[in-house]
Amino acid sequence: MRRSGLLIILSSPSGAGKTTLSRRLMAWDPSLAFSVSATTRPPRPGEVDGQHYHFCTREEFAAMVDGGQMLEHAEVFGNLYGTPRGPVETAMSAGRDTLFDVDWQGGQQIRNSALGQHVVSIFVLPPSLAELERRLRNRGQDSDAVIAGRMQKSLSEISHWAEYDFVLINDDLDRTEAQLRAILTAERLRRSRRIGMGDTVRKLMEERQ
Ligand SMILES: Nc1nc2c(ncn2[C@@H]2O[C@H](COP(=O)(O)OP(=O)(O)O)[C@@H](O)[C@H]2O)c(=O)[nH]1
Ligand SMILES: Nc1ncnc2c1ncn2[C@@H]1O[C@H](COP(=O)(O)OP(=O)(O)O)[C@@H](O)[C@H]1O
Repeated sequence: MRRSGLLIILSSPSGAGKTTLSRRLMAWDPSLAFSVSATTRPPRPGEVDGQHYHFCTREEFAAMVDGGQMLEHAEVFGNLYGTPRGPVETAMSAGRDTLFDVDWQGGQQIRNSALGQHVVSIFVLPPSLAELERRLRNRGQDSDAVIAGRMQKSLSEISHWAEYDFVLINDDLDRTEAQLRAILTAERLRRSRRIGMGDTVRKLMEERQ
């Protein structure tokens, strides 16, 4: 049955598990489109341009913003991040769901955009700040200074938790993934998103005539 595409927003303090959970969700449902953000942050080892991020210069980023090509954009940890509009609109018109890994500023802007009615927003908390720091260190991709900066920013990101539809505590990965799947399954079944349901019910009732 036809239904409108969802915009699934995942936010969390850095290191709580958004990237890991997004990858698991995409493996579970390959029909999900991942919104590849543009960023001026340098690539981490293993990150592929065009797959994890579109890595660009500040000038290239500004040109995309000026050209109206960004659905939202924000500065996070001193770097610019933004969501290219085109792929989101393509996925929406095909009835595909899109997954966004954006911070609270991105979440607010997408929620307040013309596409806001299609948003399902999920905030991921770490079980503790000590565990958050341990995860950032274990990831082994950021310097001590970068980790300290991210830990310092974690409280301001967490302070936006109540703006989200769902809040998960990512203690056990398997359990959090199962919770995400449950949210997606339920949200896809919402009556308001099932644009083909009117016709289906009409046909059902016509069987009696
Ligand atoms: N507003 C906005 N935030 C983004 C976007 N892409 C990534 N972010 C956020 O930027 C922050 C830093 O991301 P990143 O450098 O990949 O670090 P990580 O969160 O530790 O993996 C995270 O909070 C992301 O959710 C985007 O397109 N827009
Ligand atoms: N539930 C969890 N338990 C233990 N480690 C986790 C869990 N979730 C994520 N991690 C690990 O924590 C680190 C940070 O996760 P990541 O997905 O990169 O976070 P984010 O994208 O939010 O910055 C990674 O090394 C990841 O493997």
